Amino acid sequence: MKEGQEQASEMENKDLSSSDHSCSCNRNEDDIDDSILCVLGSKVVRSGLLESNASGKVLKFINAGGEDIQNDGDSGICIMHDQAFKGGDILRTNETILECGSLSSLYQSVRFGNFYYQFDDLSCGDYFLDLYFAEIINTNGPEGIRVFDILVQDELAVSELDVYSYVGANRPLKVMDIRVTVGLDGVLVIKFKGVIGTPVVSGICIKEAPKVPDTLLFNNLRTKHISKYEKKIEELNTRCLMKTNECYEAWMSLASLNKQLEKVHQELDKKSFENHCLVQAMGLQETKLKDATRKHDHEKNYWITAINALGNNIKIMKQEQTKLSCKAHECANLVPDMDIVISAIQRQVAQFEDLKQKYNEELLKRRKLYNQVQEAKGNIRVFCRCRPLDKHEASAGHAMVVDFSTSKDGDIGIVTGSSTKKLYRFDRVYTPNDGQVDVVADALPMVISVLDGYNVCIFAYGQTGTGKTFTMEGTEQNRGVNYRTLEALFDTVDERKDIFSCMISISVLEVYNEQIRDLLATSRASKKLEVRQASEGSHHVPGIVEAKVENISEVWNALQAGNNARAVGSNNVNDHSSRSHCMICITVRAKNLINDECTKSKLWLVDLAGSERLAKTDVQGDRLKEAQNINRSLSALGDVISALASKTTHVPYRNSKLTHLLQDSLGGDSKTLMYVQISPSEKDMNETLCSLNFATRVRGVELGPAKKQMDTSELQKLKSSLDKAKQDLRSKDEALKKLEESYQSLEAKMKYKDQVHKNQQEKLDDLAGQLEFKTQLCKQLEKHTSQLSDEVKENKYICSDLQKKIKELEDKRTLQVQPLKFAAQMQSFSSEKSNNISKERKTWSTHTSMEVMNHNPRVLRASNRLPGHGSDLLRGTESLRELRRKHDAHNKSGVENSFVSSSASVTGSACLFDGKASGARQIDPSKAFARVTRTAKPFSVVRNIMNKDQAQRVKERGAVNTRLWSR
Ligand SMILES: Nc1ncnc2c1ncn2[C@@H]1O[C@H](COP(=O)(O)OP(=O)(O)OP(=O)(O)O)[C@@H](O)[C@H]1O
Repeated sequence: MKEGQEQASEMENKDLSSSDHSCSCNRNEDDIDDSILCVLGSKVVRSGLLESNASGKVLKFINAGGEDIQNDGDSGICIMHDQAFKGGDILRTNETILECGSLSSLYQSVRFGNFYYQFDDLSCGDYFLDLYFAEIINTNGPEGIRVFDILVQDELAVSELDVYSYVGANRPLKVMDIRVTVGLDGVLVIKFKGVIGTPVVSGICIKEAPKVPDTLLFNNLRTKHISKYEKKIEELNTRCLMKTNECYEAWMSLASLNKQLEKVHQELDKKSFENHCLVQAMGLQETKLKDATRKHDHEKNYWITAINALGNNIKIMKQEQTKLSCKAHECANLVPDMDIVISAIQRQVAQFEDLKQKYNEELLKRRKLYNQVQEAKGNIRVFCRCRPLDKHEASAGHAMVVDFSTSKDGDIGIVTGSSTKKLYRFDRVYTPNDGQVDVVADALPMVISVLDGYNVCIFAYGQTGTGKTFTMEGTEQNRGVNYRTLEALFDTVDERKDIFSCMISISVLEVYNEQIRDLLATSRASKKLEVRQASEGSHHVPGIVEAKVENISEVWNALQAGNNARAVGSNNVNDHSSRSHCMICITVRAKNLINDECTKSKLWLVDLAGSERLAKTDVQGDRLKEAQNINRSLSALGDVISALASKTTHVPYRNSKLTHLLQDSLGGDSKTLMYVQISPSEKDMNETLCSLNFATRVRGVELGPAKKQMDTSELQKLKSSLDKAKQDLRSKDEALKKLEESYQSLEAKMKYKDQVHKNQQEKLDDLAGQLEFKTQLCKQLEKHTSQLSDEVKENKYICSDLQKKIKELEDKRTLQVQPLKFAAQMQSFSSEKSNNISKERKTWSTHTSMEVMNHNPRVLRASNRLPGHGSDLLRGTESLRELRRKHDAHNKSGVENSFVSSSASVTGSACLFDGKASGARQIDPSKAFARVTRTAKPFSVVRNIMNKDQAQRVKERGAVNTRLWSR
């Protein structure tokens, strides 16, 4: 027992000697924090290898990463080259290792990396292990860059050794007297395990450990350690009080910072909202700008199209104007020629007018002369024609009673007795030997008068069977007056076609029993035709067919058609005698192409019914009625002629249909030709005398000069056409006026269009200007947008900075809270300790203090730096102010996400202190709660993770300590 005490005191002395040596290195050994040591009795010494502490008890001394070192000193220590290692690398330095003692080369080489040493040839027993360190790699700090654990026989001997934090770079540090036990296998394993960075070691020394009774050793050590820890507790209590005060100040500062943070958050909120509004406004502006640009493009295209169209129109108009100008120039050039032509035409017109006048004069003269000739011949002329004796008469032996001896002079004698002869004078007497040509030849001049505009009436009068039809119609081989006169008429029309244009129409009708029948009517329905007087005084039969004929062939067809339709009866005098008046009316409409004189005249060709006496015929009933009507009409004809002869004012034209129809062609205004047909037979002598007497009476009528029948309808037409022309002129004047107005309107429109075009051009220019301005605006907006996005990025950056700052503050606060907790516990413990220190010392000192220290060994080290932390907080406040200044300077909003995350961080930090420091905290709980509910989840996860790590580490350390203390 005594021997053990001596050994313990010897060990203490040795420690003291080491301590003395440390003092020579200007370092106090007591200051060395041996909390890192997990093996009782081991210690940390700031000194190099001295021969004094490399005594003869050394079994193995390895120069880690180096060669053998031979020592010439008294100790005779032999340091071997590096061996028994597994893994790691060698690093050497030539720099001087300060205060390293006599064996500096030991520190100039190290093994570093992941390695361990294993010694297999040791005897079973206890040993002391000395480990030599020097930081030759990280010569400029900082602390904590290389922290590692040392495990001996897989048990933690040194925890989180940071060589630099103790001695700095290129200075020696040793951990000595680590008591180890080597088992029967003789193996000693020393493991180096990096916590931060890779471990290093310069030398390993294995020494024999003195055998001391365990009880004494432990008592001494316990006493020593208890007193040491009591001292430390007191010191820590003092420090704790200080730290509590500092924490309170820090807490107040933190509260102030929280307020500032709150404000910053509010500002961030505001800026975020403003930014959001700006982004929205920008989006709206962009949309509007796009719409405006699209609209402008559309309008631009529209106006470009309109302008192009207008340009084309202007080009076309210019071309037309050019053409018109050319034509105007041509016309202007032609004006002299035109003048010549016009003067020539005027001369010709004058000549033509002169000729026309002369022609008209000549024509008038000719007509006058012709009429004078006609009038000299008489306007009513009577030709007498006697047929030859027919077969029956000849066979019956009837004598001829007609004397033709002076027929050439127009005289004809009727032998009424053996010595008496009655003479008659006519314009012409045709003997039975005269043919149709002779008979027609004298009628032709009168017919030609029709073309001059005179009404002409040619009729054949006489007893039945005397040749009226033969004279008028003739036979197919021997055509009569009708055909030949019309043939001559068409010939004359053809001759005069250069002067006259004629339109000839023909109507064929008969008067039977005082009824007018249209022989050309296709319908056999009996339609009662009446004679009507037209407005111009002429008479006509409304509804009667007027067939237009252009040549003699058509005339013949019409005559044949009428002849076929004619009512034919028979009696005992002549089987083929007609009992109706056959009347052909030729209407001639002529126009003098020279003087535009128009005439409308009629030519009546009448084959009268027979004029035999009623007493001589044995007709009765209908035939009698026919005969009576025929005689009545012939009598009316006689009455008219008598009236005309006696020049009475009233001429009874209307007494019969025959005279009514012939009203225009009988009388002073017309020319009349009568063929009186007689029979040469003595049996017809009385009838012959009657006919001759009637003819003589007709011939005695003195008609006045024939009156030219002007075509009044034509005149009317002319009048109407004149009115129409006047109307046309008026309408044309109006149209011209309208044209002028439309021209003026067009001109005005053109001017207006020009003005519009000018306006459009100006508008287009304006729009182009606007477009340019908008483009500039767009560019500016884009620039502004990019600036805003830059600012947003900057705000993001600031927010992330803020987050970092908040996190740092949070970490610092966490670091501050832990010692506070510890101090509180320590305080309570101190009070209890004073009463019952002996009872609780063992358990409390072993578990609580070790737990706290093992829980976070660096906390204590960090606590040495706490005053500096206060300045860090101030610096944090300054940083926040700086950030605020930046925000104010930018006057821009941050990003909402950044705000949220930063808010979350701050909220998290607020939550961290919520439960423990509610008394010191001056944060609105509702806001804090809102933040917690908003962002508690991610933060709590982090915190949970941290707690887990810490718990695990505490658990591990607890296990180690338990093992250590149990051992
Ligand atoms: N100049 C003549 N030369 C030869 N034959 C004639 C001549 N005149 C009449 N005839 C003949 O006499 C006959 C009777 O003539 P037509 O029929 O012309 O007499 P009409 O007077 O017309 O009789 P109605 O009054 O009955 O019609 C016919 O056969 C006809 O050929």
